[in-house]
Amino acid sequence: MRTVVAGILEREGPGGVRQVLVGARSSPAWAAGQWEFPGGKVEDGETVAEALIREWREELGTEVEAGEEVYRRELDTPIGAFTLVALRVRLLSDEPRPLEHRALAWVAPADLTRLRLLTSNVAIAEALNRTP
Ligand SMILES: Nc1nc2c([nH]c(=O)n2[C@H]2C[C@H](O)[C@@H](COP(=O)(O)OP(=O)(O)OP(=O)(O)O)O2)c(=O)[nH]1
Repeated sequence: MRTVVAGILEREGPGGVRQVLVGARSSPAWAAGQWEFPGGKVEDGETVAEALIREWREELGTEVEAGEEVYRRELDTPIGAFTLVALRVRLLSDEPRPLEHRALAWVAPADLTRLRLLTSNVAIAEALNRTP
């Protein structure tokens, strides 16, 4: 696994509260039920933006535009070494639907760390909390 791209979609929720979209993984077993920023592995010949657009179409049934890079880290984890990149996402179509996730949720950045996030995503949540 070389690069994994994660998408950060924010909205103004009820009462003007800032919220970010997260999904609960349905697989593999070690990650099932853990929350992530939707995305996936970058395939050969793809840019991270192209991979993100493809993953959001496949997993959430949405058309999106990839925006600013908000996070990039080289990780060495029990499942292997990879680069995790998070890009902002702009929604061009309907609301995301959980085609592959167990569930989707809109959560205030300050509440993200109360969820059982993928370990690698805790640092992204912290980065979002530092961004106005
Ligand atoms: N989607 C996603 N995966 C993440 C994040 N953080 C993180 O460590 N990962 C890990 C979990 C997985 O081991 C890997 C991504 O794999 P995936 O299963 O989502 O990718 P994919 O859709 O391309 O899956 P596949 O074709 O291999 O089935 O990266 C994240 O924020 N989003």
